[in-house]
Amino acid sequence: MEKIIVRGGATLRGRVAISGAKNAVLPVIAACLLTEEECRIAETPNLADVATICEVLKALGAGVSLRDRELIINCRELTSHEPPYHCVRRMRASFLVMGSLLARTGRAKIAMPGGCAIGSRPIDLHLKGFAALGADITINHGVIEARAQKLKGNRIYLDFPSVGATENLMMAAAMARGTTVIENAAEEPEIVDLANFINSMGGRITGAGTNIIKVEGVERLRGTFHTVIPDRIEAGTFMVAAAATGGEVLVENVIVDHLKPVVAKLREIGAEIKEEPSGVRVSGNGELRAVDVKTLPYPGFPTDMQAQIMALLTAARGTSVITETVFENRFMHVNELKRMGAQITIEGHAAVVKGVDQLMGAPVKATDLRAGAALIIAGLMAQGETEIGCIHHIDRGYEDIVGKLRKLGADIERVDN
Ligand SMILES: CC(=O)N[C@H]1[C@@H](OP(=O)(O)OP(=O)(O)OC[C@H]2O[C@@H](n3ccc(=O)[nH]c3=O)[C@H](O)[C@@H]2O)O[C@H](CO)[C@@H](O)[C@@H]1O
Ligand SMILES: C=C(OP(=O)(O)O)C(=O)O
Repeated sequence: MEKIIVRGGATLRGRVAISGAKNAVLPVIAACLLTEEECRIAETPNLADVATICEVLKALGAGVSLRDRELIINCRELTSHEPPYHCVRRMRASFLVMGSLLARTGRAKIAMPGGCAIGSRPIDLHLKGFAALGADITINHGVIEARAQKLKGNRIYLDFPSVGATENLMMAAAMARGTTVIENAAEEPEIVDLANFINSMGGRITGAGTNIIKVEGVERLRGTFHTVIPDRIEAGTFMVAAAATGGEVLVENVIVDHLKPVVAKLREIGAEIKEEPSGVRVSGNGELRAVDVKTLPYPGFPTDMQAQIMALLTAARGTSVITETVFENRFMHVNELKRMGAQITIEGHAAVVKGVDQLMGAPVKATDLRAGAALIIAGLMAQGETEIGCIHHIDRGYEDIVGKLRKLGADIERVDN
């Protein structure tokens, strides 16, 4: 079993380059199913989740190869409309192929993605949307089957601005007959990246990045070349790590606009943040102030940064209240942080964090991806050694986090025992 060992106390200094965004590249890869022509995707991050979605595409008949971070995908002939269950179980984002498969082949059969450590995560909004586009949906023995001769554009109102549902419906509508309007759509930068990708294939999507997205269906889409946007969550994680150690780090390859709520909170906590031509410089002077944080859909504070900011606030002066409004149960990291001496109580959807003088290293477990990142940050701040297990969660979404932190001066290693 591999583990990450962090010995706390080092101050992070230097520069770190952020990789392409996991949550942008996954839907973009799924959208390659929309065309018979070759698509090339630059700045593909080396992540377990990327390997999983590529495995899904290969199982459907696609040719997939990787050369110097450029992914080359060819979906000329599709031989299946059923992504393998072991992939869907491993990664919920496998469900993102439903919209493009339905659009391209008129048929998709996918096992229901279950709940996970951050909550039940239903897919009702995806399914209601597909039905509104004319798909016939049946669910048997936990397997969803969708069929449609030809999808037909419609007006769809999402009860919640779901990122995945917005993406799946954009892909389904891209080749539907007529116009689809998605209201109360998610506004995340990854939605904009997907719209840009589909438009570069010849799609006609407007309004991405606002809460009303209009998709005019086209007859066919062609191959394209696309560069994935930088990962705002990886960037935010390194910014928090810099502040947590009282260090100074230049985070390169970022779009600072995508990080506004994180920058605002870090400044409130006491970090100094400067935009520079090549990135964003974060300096911490070691003094951290308690703040309240509430997660919200974009442009609000991202739920994917909630665990990391909590780790930082465990050592702030005063009491912080962190409210999670996006997922029903995303506080699994609280018990692990408590093992390290953090003082946190959960009250409904809020975690009340009373800052302590010093965290202590301890054996802990990454319960999910961002929980794992939070434990690394806590380990950097703690006195002594922190041993983090279940690091396969971290590999899903952070490219070489150990190597990147080591270059910044962290005392961290990956061990296999
Ligand atoms: C691969 C990817 O991009 N993952 C991101 C995506 O996940 P994902 O696309 O799964 O997140 P959603 O935006 O869909 O989920 C937000 C909320 O809506 C609920 N919901 C969603 C769909 C649905 O049909 N019914 C329903 O009730 C969910 O349970 C959750 O409470 O956005 C989340 C919210 O920013 C991020 O945390 C994830 O990192
Ligand atoms: C929750 C996340 O990802 P996923 O939706 O793939 O589980 C995440 O990136 O923090």
